Parts: sequence; C-alpha cells; structure tokens
Amino acid sequence: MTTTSTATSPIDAPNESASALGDVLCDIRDLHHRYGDNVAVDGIDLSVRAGEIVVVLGKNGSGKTTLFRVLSTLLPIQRGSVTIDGLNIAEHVDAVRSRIGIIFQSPSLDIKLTVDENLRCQGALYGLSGRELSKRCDALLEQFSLTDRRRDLCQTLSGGLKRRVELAKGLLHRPRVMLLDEPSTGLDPGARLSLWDALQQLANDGVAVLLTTHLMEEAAKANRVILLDQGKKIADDAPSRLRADLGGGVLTIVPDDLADAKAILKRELNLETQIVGETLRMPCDAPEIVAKVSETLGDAVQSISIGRPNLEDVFVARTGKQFQ
Ligand SMILES: Nc1ncnc2c1ncn2[C@@H]1O[C@H](COP(=O)(O)OP(=O)(O)OP(=O)(O)O)[C@@H](O)[C@H]1O
Repeated sequence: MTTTSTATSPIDAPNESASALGDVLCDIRDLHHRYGDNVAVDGIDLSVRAGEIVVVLGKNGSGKTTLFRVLSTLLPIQRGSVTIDGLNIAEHVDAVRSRIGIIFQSPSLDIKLTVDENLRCQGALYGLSGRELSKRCDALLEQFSLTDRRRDLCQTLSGGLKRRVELAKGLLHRPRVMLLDEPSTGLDPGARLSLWDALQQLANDGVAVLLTTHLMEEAAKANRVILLDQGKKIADDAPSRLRADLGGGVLTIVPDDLADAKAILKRELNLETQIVGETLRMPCDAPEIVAKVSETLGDAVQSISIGRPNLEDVFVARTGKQFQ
C-alpha cells in the first residue's frame, strides 16, 4: 500500500490566457433542442474565439452530439441562436458550411480509396479543383506528416493515421471553426498526443476549435472546459480555474472493496467519501488524515493520497453525480 500527501498536478493547460485569442467565431445563445419530450440541449450559451480550444465534457446522453449536430447545421435550430463567423446559421446554411470543418465520432474516410483520393474527393465537394486543390492537398499532407502515405489505401492505415487524414480532410477548405465530436475515440495514447499537437497547431493558426471528449486528462489541456449535465451547461472556465475553485486538496483512496471501505470510513472516522471510478474521494486539506485512514483500513487498501482536485472532482462537486 502506498500513501502520499504531496500535491500532484495533472497535465497543465498549454495556454489559458485569453489575451492571445481573437474574435468570437462561434457564438451560441440560449440554445435549446428537444426530441419529442426529451430535452437534449437546455439553454446553452457559449462562445469560442479564434485561437481557442474549447472542450465540451459530459456523460453519455448529456447533449454533446446534439449540440454538435445543431452547430454543423445537420439539425435545425428549434430555439435560440448560433452564429459562425458572424453568420446566423439558420439563415446562411451554405456560407456557414463553408466556414466549418467537422469530424464526427464515426469515421468518414472511404477506406477503399487512397489518402490522396480521399482528400481530392472532399476538395471537389467544396468546389476546389486543379492546381489550387493539389497545392492544398500537398500542404495538408505535409502538415500532418502524411506525405509518404498519400498513395496508400486508407484501410492500411492505423487508427491514429486515419484520424490525421480526417483532420486534413476537415481542413481542406480552410474552415474558421473546427468541430470535433470525440476525435480521440479509438486512438492509443501516442496518437492522442499527436492529435492534440495538430489541434494546438490549428488554434495557433487562428482556428476556433470546439471538441467533445470523455477523457478528463484531455480536457485538462484545453483553454476552456464546458461541463454539460442533462443538456445544461454547469461550468465554463479554464481547467485550472475550475480545479482551483474547489480549493484545497482531494483525498483519494484505492481500497480493495469500495463499498466496504466507504462504510468503514463513515462509521469509524465519520468521513463522507464518494465513489469515483475505482476510488473513494473527498475534499481534504489535512495530511494527517492519511495516517488515520491507513490505520483504519489496514491491509484492505492499496493506496491513499492527497492531491489537487481534477476535473472529475469538479463534475462530482457541481452535480453530486459520478462522471462515469
Ligand atoms: N435522434 C434522437 N431521437 C431521440 N432522442 C435522441 C436522439 N438523439 C439523442 N437523443 C437523446 O438526447 C439526449 C442527448 O443525446 P446526445 O447523443 O446528444 O448526448 P451525448 O452527450 O452526445 O451522448 P454520448 O456521449 O453517448 O454520445 C439523450 O437523452 C439521447 O437519448
């Protein structure tokens, strides 16, 4: 069993400063969407600026995909408004589509075509042709380190490489706003890192990037995190500020049996812990509690630590529910 009382820092956000950011490119006001009686998006306000990476984080069914489908003009606006690059998406569908790049959860590549052919088909859909299209394909293949794979069939690529081709496809027409629904799905940690390098590069080039993820450590890299719960926005801030708002530290216990340990800690030490994944967690600023918990649980615990709150703690604190 390991016990620690030092504060640990999750991945720090690369850039949480608003000063480097540009104009608002995506502006959502009081957006609602329902399927029959089922309210999927419930009065969301949200803006994303040029150069900003904003992550929408929420449990299954919290409304992330519905939000993305409205933003990408695939679902109509029922109530509220959205502007993309200053254009109301209900009134300027074609112009808006030319300004957004979209990557959905389900892969969109034609795996029987080569990397090059996939890009060229996409370019043709957006009215690009001839030298302009060739130059654009060359530049994106270079940007995503795909030049040496351009003649390979997509079915021969790894999941990470396929995602890079999808990103290149989504960027062919130089969108000002990039929408990505769970872009890390199916990627190994190395491929995720290179995806994030690519997103950071996009943001550096002045694109507004809005994506969903269910991975907390990934959300911690964004400039801003939006927490959704049952279609409502329950938090919107830089990840470090969201964590700091909780104040102090968090006690994390990894016991052999979650329910047993929770009951023992309540009975013996009057501690109110919450089950989060495979751990028991609770706000805690008193390092001496580590020794007490260790003594109380004895051999029935694998590790006890006090660290800084993470985004999962923020979600639990704001909703009273577990994230997963
Ligand atoms: N086409 C549909 N018809 C009816 N209800 C739907 C439809 N699509 C989604 N819903 C419901 O709307 C709510 C939000 O779903 P949505 O898919 O937007 O959430 P999500 O956060 O993207 O979930 P996940 O993480 O599982 O993809 C859920 O209650 C879902 O069951």
